[in-house]
Amino acid sequence: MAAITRFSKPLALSHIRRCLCSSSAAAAVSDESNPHVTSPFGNYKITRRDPSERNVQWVFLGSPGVGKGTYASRLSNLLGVPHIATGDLVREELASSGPLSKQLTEIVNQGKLVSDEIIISLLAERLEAGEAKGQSGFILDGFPRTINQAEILEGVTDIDLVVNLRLPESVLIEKCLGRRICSQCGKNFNVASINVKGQNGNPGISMAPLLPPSHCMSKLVTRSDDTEKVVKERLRIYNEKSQPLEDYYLNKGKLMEFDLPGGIPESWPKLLEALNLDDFEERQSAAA
Ligand SMILES: Nc1ncnc2c1ncn2[C@@H]1O[C@H](COP(=O)(O)OP(=O)(O)O)[C@@H](O)[C@H]1O
Repeated sequence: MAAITRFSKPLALSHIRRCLCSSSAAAAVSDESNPHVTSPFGNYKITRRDPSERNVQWVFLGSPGVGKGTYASRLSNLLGVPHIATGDLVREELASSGPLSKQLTEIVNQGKLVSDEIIISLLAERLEAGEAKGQSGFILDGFPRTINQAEILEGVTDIDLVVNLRLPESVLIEKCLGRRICSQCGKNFNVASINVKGQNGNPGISMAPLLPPSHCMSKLVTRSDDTEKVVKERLRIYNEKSQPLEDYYLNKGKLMEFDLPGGIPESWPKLLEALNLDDFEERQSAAA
């Protein structure tokens, strides 16, 4: 087990059980005293608990390609909470050829955002399934992506911390274009070798490729929305719709900005330090 210096208590979770989302943030506020106010999460009640009595509820923000999935997934292993990436939920829905799949394919392949109704219903379904398996707490990656989504989330549960990962835009494009997924095991890799020189007082950045083991090599696929045109559109939409979330959470005193200093070997220990966490297992294996 990894030793965690900051969160020593085993914690329980506030639940989000089912949802029928209203697209209006105004409707996000659940008002138990007024039965006429509709919650975006439908008829389900959310239990708000003191953070000391439940597991962590964190959000990861950051542009496409910044590495939210990588670091959120590592932290979820360390903290024992599920890593819930709404992009993965969307891709699972696409692959399922369910009723939404055709509509979603078009939206995703244009780099556009899926509607709040659909994304919140996918998220609520995932949280409900996790709850049935006894999961508690979460690290959200890719949600919220708009102020409306953030207000809806705020209306139903408490977020403890929002980590905003940052990289220069030129690196983000290269990283998205280098992304590969093993079609068999589902693991993510990156074939891009990044070497950006420091400019205008900003430090240079180097990232070694994250290459797959030989048995995954022939099974690598590229996400259909990782083409240069779609990546640029996703970055444009991120800057327009998601960047305002930084101020939103800053004003709530929940934002932690983190400029990635390089690839995983440089960034992971620094991120743990910033979060006041200790990856005991990793230190042990490094020392062995
Ligand atoms: N919270 C969300 N709101 C709307 N659409 C979303 C959301 N999360 C994911 N999506 C859809 O899924 C796609 C892939 O998401 P993701 O894997 O998070 O990509 P990215 O690499 O751009 O961060 C997005 O381009 C968008 O169409």
